[in-house]
Amino acid sequence: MRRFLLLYATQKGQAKAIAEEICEKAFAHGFSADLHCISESDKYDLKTETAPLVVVVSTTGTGDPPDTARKFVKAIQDKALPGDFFAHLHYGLLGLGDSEYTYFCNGGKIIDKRLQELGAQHFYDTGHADDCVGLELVVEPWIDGLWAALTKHFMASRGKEERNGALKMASNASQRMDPVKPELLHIESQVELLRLDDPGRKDSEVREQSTVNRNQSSAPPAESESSLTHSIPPLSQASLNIPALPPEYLQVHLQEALGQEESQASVTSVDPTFQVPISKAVQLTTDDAVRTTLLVELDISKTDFSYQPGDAFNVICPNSDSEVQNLLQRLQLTDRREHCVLLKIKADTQKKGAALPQHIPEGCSLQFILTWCLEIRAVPKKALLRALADYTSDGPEKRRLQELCSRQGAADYNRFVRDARASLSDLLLAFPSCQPPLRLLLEHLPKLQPRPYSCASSNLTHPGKLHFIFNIVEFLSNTTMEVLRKGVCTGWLATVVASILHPDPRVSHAEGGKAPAPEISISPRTTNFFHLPSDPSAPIIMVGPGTGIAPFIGFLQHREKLQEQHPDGHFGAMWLFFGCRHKDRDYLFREELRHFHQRGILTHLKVSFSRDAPVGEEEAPVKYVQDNIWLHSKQVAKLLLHEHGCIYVCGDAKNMAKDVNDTLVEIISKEAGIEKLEAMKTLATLKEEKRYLQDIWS
Ligand SMILES: Cc1cc2nc3c(=O)[nH]c(=O)nc-3n(C[C@H](O)[C@H](O)[C@H](O)COP(=O)(O)OP(=O)(O)OC[C@H]3O[C@@H](n4cnc5c(N)ncnc54)[C@H](O)[C@@H]3O)c2cc1C
Repeated sequence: MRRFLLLYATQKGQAKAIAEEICEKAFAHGFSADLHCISESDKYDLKTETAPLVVVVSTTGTGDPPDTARKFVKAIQDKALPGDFFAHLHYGLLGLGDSEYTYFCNGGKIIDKRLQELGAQHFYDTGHADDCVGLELVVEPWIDGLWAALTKHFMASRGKEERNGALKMASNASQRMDPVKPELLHIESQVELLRLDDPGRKDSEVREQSTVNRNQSSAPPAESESSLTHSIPPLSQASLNIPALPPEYLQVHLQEALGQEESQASVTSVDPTFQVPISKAVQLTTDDAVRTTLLVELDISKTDFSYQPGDAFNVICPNSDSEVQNLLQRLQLTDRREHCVLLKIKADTQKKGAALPQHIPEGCSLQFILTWCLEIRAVPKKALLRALADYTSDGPEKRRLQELCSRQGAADYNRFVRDARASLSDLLLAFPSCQPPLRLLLEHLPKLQPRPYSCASSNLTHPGKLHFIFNIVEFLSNTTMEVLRKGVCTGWLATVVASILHPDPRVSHAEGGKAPAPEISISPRTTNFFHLPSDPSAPIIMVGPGTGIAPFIGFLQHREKLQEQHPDGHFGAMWLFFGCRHKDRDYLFREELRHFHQRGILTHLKVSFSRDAPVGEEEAPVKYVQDNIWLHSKQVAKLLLHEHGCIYVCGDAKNMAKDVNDTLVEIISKEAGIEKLEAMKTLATLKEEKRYLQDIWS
């Protein structure tokens, strides 16, 4: 058997499960895998390893490799290692991550980069799997392609040995393996799949000629364009590689309601949760602004919740009630929505390591679970589509669901499901004959994630209070029909604070006083890092367009208080690069910023307006924050390179962070007179020293 070394670095078990799957499949493809956790360094030795290496690495925290990989990463990052330390090593790496986070797949990227620096060579292209859209989208084809890549590697090695041994001829030809591109492996792996396809063989994929003939009576009228529900040739005529049906593992029992109390606190969370009243809400933008930005003040005085400026915290939010009711109706469970959901692991399940979903608390009602625990808007992964197909009675509908989860239908899945951000409800609307059981939803829908928000106040100036600001997210969803949808959390928050923003005079009157303050649940985040420098004399630059200004309001309030407390203290300069669309519609915190500027707390205030036409001489001809930074290149470079200053970038646009980063590279290169590559290294060093901090969301 051809042996390879298989290492996994796992945090929550996903990388381990994938490595185990590779290990199991290896046998059927004529390989044997030595499987180890990357932390078990006594069981393998990369320095002397001659077999190919396959590594599966997940990502945790803010783009870190898992804890189990820490020792490994530290060892390979030893600067004393020579550049050819791993020159003998051929490897393939699969990184796991979530593109919702800034440092996507960074755990894998760190290891990949370092292995390359130490001379190791890819025998197979690196895969980056995205949990945000479904790991399996990359994991499955990556594993499929691995066998051909390994085969090619072993053949090349054997050829090399023969050439070296028998012929003993010096060859100028490159011995380097060409990394195999997964897409090029497609045909090879198909051939392999067919060759190995014997009736007794269990594989994650079955090649099946769909039993449905699209020309039969119930087929929809021919359309020339594909859509979520309709395919065109060649896909509509293709035989499909459909993933194996994910094994059932939950047994669900609905029990008559016991009348128990349920609260948001029942939502399982490792962090403590605090239910706090909303003491104030203000609309920061005018009614004609492109986006509505709201400020919310929470009263945390009666809790142990504490924060410092720059921290973010989680808001626990529910799904929209109407979407939950629609789903209940579709599941034909409206009359049992108050029933208590009891879950057990199916006795005869084929699922390895099956466990009860931790995000579904015990003994809660069905309605509660759909409202507070499951991300019902999540984009369905292929495994769910696969399972839905089996509960779809109409032939053409079933075939389309099979297509969307098949290898051949990958492009359609990306276009009509992933990129269109279709939800389960959208699919149920589009495929009316699909009638899934509740079990399927509980097995497949992910945890409803709390949404993080940055604190927009200082605990020094606002003791017992916490401010945050948010844009009400709105988008046109046209998966099934064109509807205006609001973000899960911001849409809900907007309704929660509506009674404060637009109080109904009749309510207050009738109750003879003020209406009770609405309450929300929040929890602290453990990964806060976006803090003011401990030395207040260090100058800082703050870059925050739109709601990205939130933490900087906290920074400025904090600094104002410190300056009051220490009038003779030495305080570094504070620069703010803020950006908005229109000066008169969405210039957030305009008065507050003017106040800080006038008092000399904010030493430099630079504002750009992306949608206003420049008027008058005094208007800077700039649209975006990075344009303004560029205009002040000299001061920015001086502050960062010679005055030991810090730069903070915060905001809701991935492009903004990249543009600001590119501008900083240009500035450092220009002002320090160095090559761009050197400038990038300088920026990387600033990051390492925690003097260049980014808090970016999208
Ligand atoms: C550390 C951190 C701090 C943050 N701080 C703040 C802050 O201070 N203020 C702030 O406003 N936000 C902040 N965010 C972002 C915030 O957490 C939320 O992501 C944001 O408010 C949107 O939440 P939501 O539930 O309303 O939107 P969701 O329902 O989660 O939607 C998320 C995004 O997907 C898009 N989308 C969803 N479905 C579709 C569809 N069918 N078609 C097209 N597009 C779709 C929406 O446009 C939206 O941008 C922060 C994020 C992080 C990670």
